[in-house]
Amino acid sequence: MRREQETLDRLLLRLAELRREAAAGLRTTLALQGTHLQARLERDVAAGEGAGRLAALDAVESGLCFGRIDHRDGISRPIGRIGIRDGDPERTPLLIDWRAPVARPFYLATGHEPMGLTRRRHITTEGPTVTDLHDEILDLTDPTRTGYEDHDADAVLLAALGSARTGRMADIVRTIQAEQDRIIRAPRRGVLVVEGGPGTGKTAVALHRAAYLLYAEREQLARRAVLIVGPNPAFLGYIGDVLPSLGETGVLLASLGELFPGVRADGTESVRSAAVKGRAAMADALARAVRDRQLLPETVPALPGHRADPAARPDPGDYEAENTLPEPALLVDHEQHGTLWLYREMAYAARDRARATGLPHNLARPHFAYAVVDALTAQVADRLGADPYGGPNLLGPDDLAQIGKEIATSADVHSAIDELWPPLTPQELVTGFLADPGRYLPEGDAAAIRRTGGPWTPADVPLLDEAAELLGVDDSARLAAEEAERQERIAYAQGVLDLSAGSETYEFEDEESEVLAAHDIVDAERMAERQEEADHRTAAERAAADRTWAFGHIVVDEAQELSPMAWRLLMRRCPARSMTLVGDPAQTADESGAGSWAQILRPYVGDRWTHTRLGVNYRTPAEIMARAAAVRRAVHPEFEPPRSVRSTGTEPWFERVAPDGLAAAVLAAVRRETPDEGRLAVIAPAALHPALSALAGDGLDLTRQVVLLAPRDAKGLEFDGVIVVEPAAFGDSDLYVALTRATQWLGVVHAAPLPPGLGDDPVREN
Ligand SMILES: Nc1ncnc2c1ncn2[C@@H]1O[C@H](COP(=O)(O)OP(=O)(O)OP(=O)(O)O)[C@@H](O)[C@H]1O
Repeated sequence: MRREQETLDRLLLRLAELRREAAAGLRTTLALQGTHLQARLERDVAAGEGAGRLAALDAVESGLCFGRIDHRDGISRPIGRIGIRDGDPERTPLLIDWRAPVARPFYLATGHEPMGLTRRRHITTEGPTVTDLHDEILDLTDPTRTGYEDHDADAVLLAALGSARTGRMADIVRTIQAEQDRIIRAPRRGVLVVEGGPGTGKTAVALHRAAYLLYAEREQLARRAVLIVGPNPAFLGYIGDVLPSLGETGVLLASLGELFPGVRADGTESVRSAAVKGRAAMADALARAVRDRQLLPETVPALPGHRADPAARPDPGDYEAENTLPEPALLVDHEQHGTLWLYREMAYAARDRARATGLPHNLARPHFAYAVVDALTAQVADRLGADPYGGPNLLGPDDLAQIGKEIATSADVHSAIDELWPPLTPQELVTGFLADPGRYLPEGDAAAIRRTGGPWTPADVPLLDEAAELLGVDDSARLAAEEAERQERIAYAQGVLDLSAGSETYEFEDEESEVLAAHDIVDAERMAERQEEADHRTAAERAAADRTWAFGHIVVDEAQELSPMAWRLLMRRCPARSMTLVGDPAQTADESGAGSWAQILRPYVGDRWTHTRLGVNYRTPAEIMARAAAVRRAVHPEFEPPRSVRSTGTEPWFERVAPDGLAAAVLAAVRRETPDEGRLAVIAPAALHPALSALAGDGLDLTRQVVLLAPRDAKGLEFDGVIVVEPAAFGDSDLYVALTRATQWLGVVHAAPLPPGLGDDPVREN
């Protein structure tokens, strides 16, 4: 114990030193008053890196060193949250990062396969103090004993599992199990599906895998960032501490509703509405909605005499005879050229030309516009330059170019084009679509999603993203502005270089001189580029603001919940298809899930994906799991639950009351059962929440000692104790989820009879 304490003291001192260095470095960097572009740039980059490093060093102090491995050759290695080296010239390693290859035996070595180890030690600390040791002997022939040998190899794991919950998920870096370690360290390429029942550590494994990949492939992933997708913001809050505690901050955590930059999708809607919006058929429906916005009004006049013979040009005289033409829906008043006629055939030809480009709507729009302008130019040319003797048009190319320009810059021509091929934002398209979905969907589905106004919902986000793909962004104006700005910067940089060249002393011109002037190494263009790079947000921050960002890796938790439309969005965010998908089909809320993994993945990766399973439930004690499994089996007789790693000896309790006494019984149970330490959740159908409002806080704060949840909101969370209220009102999978949230005890309060399976055993009387 004393030796471990000494090691920890040394490590904490070195950590403090590193922190001081990082903080001082950051201060110096920020104080740099560089006026020179290059100096400013370097300062910003260094400041960004320094701040990140400081945050990481701050976050890893608690439980910094949690293990030690002793090798057969006599070397001992302390294992910790990050790697730490001494300040000596050799930079001697003092602490080994848990993710380093040499740390791997800490997680995998067994007596059967000791991987060169004689001993594995778990070190328990509280703040800066070592409080306990557990040694496992891996080489029975090694006679040395320390007195901390533990016959129960799982003691440290069981202590972690039995500890009181805080409302925030903790990392499992001390006790990662072998089956979990293999998943955490699996290669990054390709799609890895991790399936497992409740409490098997899927979330924990997914987060540690993100930390591992960031360590093992820092170069690529720091630039491209890792995205972690969770089911809702409350869940993301619950898991939000895990990666920082592992020293990783450069990850974007987001729920589906947060993946369309500029849109806050916090509206709610019916389950059916979300399910309809999630169907793959919506992609096609939206594509049709876009084409509808390119529909030419029937009232656009047909070219006189044109229908019968499309090649025949009309008699220019007809243009004057306005009142002989059909309803003139698109007459354009042009200042110089008088009335221009946009005939239906012209508009159709323009549309065909634009569609033939295959470009998204907004990008094809300029092609439509060019075609219309060309046609109108020809019309004016016919009018102005027609040879009265029937010869070729009298106007020359310059005249035509001039007329074209006049037409192209006319506001009236623009509004005519806008009417026929309007520029559209995804928001406009989806708003229009939701207001009148009956044009694209069967009436039942249309009725479920029809909406005018109101906030965006998470299920709208994949629709917005799909719309953004179909529409494209015509950023030619922005790009032109950026290019102009770039040219300006080059001119500025050239000025700076000229000045610095002008201020050279003659020594610099000395042939012998080895000193290089600025302009020897950077030309104006390079310097301007560097100035342009002055966006020092982290990759994760930039990714959050960019819909088209391609992530280096995506982790999806509760992946079974995502709709086909949501998968389309996520796959677009990861063209490299480097993904970890974790989920449990048995916990799928029936309406919205996308079906089997094979069905989900086939369109994107064919059958090139890997499937793994986690089979041990670390959360739910055996007594509770038996009930949850019985409920599940009542509906799916073939169901196989995960094996609980522990049992508490405490059977779930049941309390049946009269319907009007339900709320009072729940409140009394809460008073009776609220633990001194740890968290209690009451999971009740939303209809009962008003009667239980005494338990509800402001918003969903999982760190409150008692939390009131609707069945849907319980997914992914855990509590020491759980009271399930009126389970007969829960859907199958919701009930299974609710019953598997407790780490210690489960109570059920009900007025209606219990659902099949749940009450099969004797009921405890309260
Ligand atoms: N190796 C481990 N060491 C310590 N605790 C662990 C380990 N593996 C899992 N746990 C704990 O088990 C609990 C369940 O883990 P997690 O939430 O990741 O499971 P899950 O499979 O995502 O569950 P669900 O599907 O029910 O949401 C957590 O408290 C987690 O910390």
